Amino acid sequence: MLPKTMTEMWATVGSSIANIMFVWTIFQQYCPYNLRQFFDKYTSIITGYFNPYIQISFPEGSDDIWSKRSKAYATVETYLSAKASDKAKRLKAELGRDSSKLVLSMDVHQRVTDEFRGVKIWWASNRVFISTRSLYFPEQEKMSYSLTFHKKYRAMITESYLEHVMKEGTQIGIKNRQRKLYTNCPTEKWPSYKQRSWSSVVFEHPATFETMGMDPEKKQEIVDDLLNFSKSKDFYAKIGKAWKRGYLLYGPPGTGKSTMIAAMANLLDYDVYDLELTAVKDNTELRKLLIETTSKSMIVIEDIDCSLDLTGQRKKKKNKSSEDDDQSAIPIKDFQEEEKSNKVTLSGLLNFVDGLWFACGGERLIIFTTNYLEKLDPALIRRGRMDKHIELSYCSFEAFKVLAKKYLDLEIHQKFDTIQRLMGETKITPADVAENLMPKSSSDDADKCLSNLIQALEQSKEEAAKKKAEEEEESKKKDEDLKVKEEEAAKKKDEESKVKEEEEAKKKDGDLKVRE
Ligand SMILES: Nc1ncnc2c1ncn2[C@@H]1O[C@H](COP(=O)(O)OP(=O)(O)OP(=O)(O)O)[C@@H](O)[C@H]1O
Ligand SMILES: [Mg+2]
Repeated sequence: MLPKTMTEMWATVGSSIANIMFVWTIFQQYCPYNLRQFFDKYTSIITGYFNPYIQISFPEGSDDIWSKRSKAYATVETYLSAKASDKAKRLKAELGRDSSKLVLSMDVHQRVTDEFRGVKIWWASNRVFISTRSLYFPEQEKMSYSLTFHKKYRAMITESYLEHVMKEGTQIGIKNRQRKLYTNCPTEKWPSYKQRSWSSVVFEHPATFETMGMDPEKKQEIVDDLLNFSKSKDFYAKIGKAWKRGYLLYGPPGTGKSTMIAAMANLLDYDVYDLELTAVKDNTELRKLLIETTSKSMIVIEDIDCSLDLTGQRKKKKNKSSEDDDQSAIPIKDFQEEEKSNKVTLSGLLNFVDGLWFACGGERLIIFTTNYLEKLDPALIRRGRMDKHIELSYCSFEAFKVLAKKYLDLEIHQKFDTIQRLMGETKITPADVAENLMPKSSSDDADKCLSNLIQALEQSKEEAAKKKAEEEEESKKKDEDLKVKEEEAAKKKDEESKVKEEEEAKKKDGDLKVRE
């Protein structure tokens, strides 16, 4: 069939020329080395005159035989793997770099056609031979991807299409990669002479926002905030701010702070850097660790109130030791050792959070968790540093309903009313609710789990009442003790003033007698 329009005609011609070039490349590969060199030289001169098509190639590596795969090649490969999986006829399956899942890519001598803004682009995968500087390996076999397009689209392809390929390839790569959980805690295997850095394991936490038991509205607000942040690259650039956001998660133990961090990482496809501040030597090391983090990551400092002298507590301790030399004072030697081993300061941490070191680009979240919000220095958690403060608190009935749906697949049950009433009367953490909703044996059905929860709620109510009674008793006792002490002091004062009056009277009598 004849092509109808000029564009279609060019596409047909382009496709034919791309085919010829493709066959020519394969033919060249099977020629002896010298002949190939000869062909290479003259075919490029001849075709340069009349071929209106341009070819760009992405070789696997440079002429250095030890060189790694070029980043551009790897990104093109990822980009094409998405196109090739349903277009190419021969695919190559390899285990990913983290050996977690199979990655499909175009096999050698395969072709796929791509389209960008209505323009056809032909991609081909070739095997190329590169002459190296090595004496023993004068030639090296490498893979290469090449794209062919008409020269009238040169500007569009080189300026926009290639950027699109790199961007999309990177995105697909990030999505496909196995996410990691990094930690800076030195392990026993870590040699002492080696600079401390991040060590990683595969991050496979199953928590998601869907499985989190919390108020649905609050949950949605957090999810929207996170998604909005991840899409705001241009906005952050426009207002001249580093593309980062700080979250402060606070609340009692077992209310889901750590679980929420995992849910956040899963939502945004981020790596997690769990920063143990007490293991960081000084501010310089802190900066170094930050620079080593990758884009699309979250840096987490759990229990920040326990981390360092960020609340001014260590300073207080130190003053105490120099002021009074009592037994509780910490020996000076211990302090010197502490100072030597741990010198991350509040200002060092503030600089870290402020993003002075975020010049390396890429989106990052910084997350602090604490059980005691009031213990933290206000400078550390002010807006701009910790942009969003999220309180995770005791389980509400709404949160319970989410957990009941997830754990027991229940939306309604006659026991829900009792649970709602008890939840209004006492406090229970989502961790305790989750634990009670979990069947303990194969015979435990939903009804049994709800009964367990009711029992736990009643027990918690009793304990709270008992605690309250004890506290009241204690405060009453304290009041009584105080009253007794006050009465004794008043009595003592009375007696003393009486004695004093008697002595003065006696003295006066003595003086009178002497005068008489
Ligand atoms: N809101 C929640 N929804 C679902 N499960 C929860 C929730 N909160 C806690 N859990 C469950 O309770 C356990 C403990 O929760 P988590 O470790 O997140 O608490 P935390 O707030 O980080 O506590 P801590 O302050 O002691 O570190 C988790 O295994 C999780 O399954
Ligand atoms: Mg925690």
